[in-house]
Amino acid sequence: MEQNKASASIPPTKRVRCIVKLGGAAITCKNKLETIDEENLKEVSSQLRQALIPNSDSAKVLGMDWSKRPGQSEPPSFVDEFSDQPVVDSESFIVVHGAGSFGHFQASKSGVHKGGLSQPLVKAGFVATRISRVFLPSECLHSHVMTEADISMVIKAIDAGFIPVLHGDAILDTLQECTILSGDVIIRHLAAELKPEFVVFLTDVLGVYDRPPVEPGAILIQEIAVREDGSWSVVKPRLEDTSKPVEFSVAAHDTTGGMVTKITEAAMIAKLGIDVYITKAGTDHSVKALSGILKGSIPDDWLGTAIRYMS
Ligand SMILES: Nc1ncnc2c1ncn2[C@@H]1O[C@H](COP(=O)(O)OP(=O)(O)OP(=O)(O)O)[C@@H](O)[C@H]1O
Ligand SMILES: C=C(C)CCOP(=O)(O)O
Repeated sequence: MEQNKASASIPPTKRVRCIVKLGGAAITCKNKLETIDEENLKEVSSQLRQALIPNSDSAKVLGMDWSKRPGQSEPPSFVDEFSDQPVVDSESFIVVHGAGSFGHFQASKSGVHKGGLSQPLVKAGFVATRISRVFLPSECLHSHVMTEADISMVIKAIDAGFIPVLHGDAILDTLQECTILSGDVIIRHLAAELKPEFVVFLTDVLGVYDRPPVEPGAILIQEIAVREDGSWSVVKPRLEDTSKPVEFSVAAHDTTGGMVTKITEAAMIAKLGIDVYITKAGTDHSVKALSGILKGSIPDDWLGTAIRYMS
């Protein structure tokens, strides 16, 4: 499926430190149509702010967002409050958020991921997916839709000091007319072009398990090694039966492949020599992953999955 064509872009002058996926399973209630997990989203946003501006006073964050959202009555800062504000130099991050319960339901009911835009149901589902996805607000700065992997606007935004916030969507496709593009795939393309220091996938489970985590006895995989040919294997912990493949399950309404897609994309990123960490959003483990301290060595008490290239 040809979803993206690479475009020769001028790299940003600022090195991208981290590309982070805020998984839809973490920031929404993925099995409940169009429902945000407010508590998780708040915690994730606050951890992200801390990672972006490590020494900031999070109690005093000036903003000028005048849009009204239900349950949020905080008055916006006034223009003159900005006058004595120093210019804050934030770390350069790119945030990609998942759809969770916004978009996947509509896409799976109508089969947008299977293509065939000329069918009325698929066309209606294509529009419905896009509308639903719009209702999942981005808590950070600007939102851009990526077209044919033309990331020049993302690069401009980084150089201007913004944190680009992107997301997957229902998109037109050259092979099957339309499809659903996952945020996980977007991250792989961005990583290949921008070579961030590391990539973090935050989701609703601690990492990759040897079988679906709801199954009794599931073991958290701490480290996965990716080889030159792109294949991957578990290096830590040593599993009893090494010939048994890792098993995955995918929710019926998930149109982008769930954890299988994540690990596939993560392996491709790791093959470029970029470390990838998968862990649970809103935990101490996500704070550590976002801080970059795992790049040296991984502390014994860190719970998550590190995916790294092994030559
Ligand atoms: N072997 C496995 N290891 C870890 N998680 C698994 C495994 N098999 C299935 N899963 C499921 O994968 C889910 C996480 O993948 P999912 O794609 O839903 O995450 P996300 O990126 O947060 O969501 P979205 O795709 O909506 O952005 C978990 O809820 C978990 O139950
Ligand atoms: C379903 C839509 C709109 C695409 C989002 O895919 P995800 O990033 O895998 O959640």
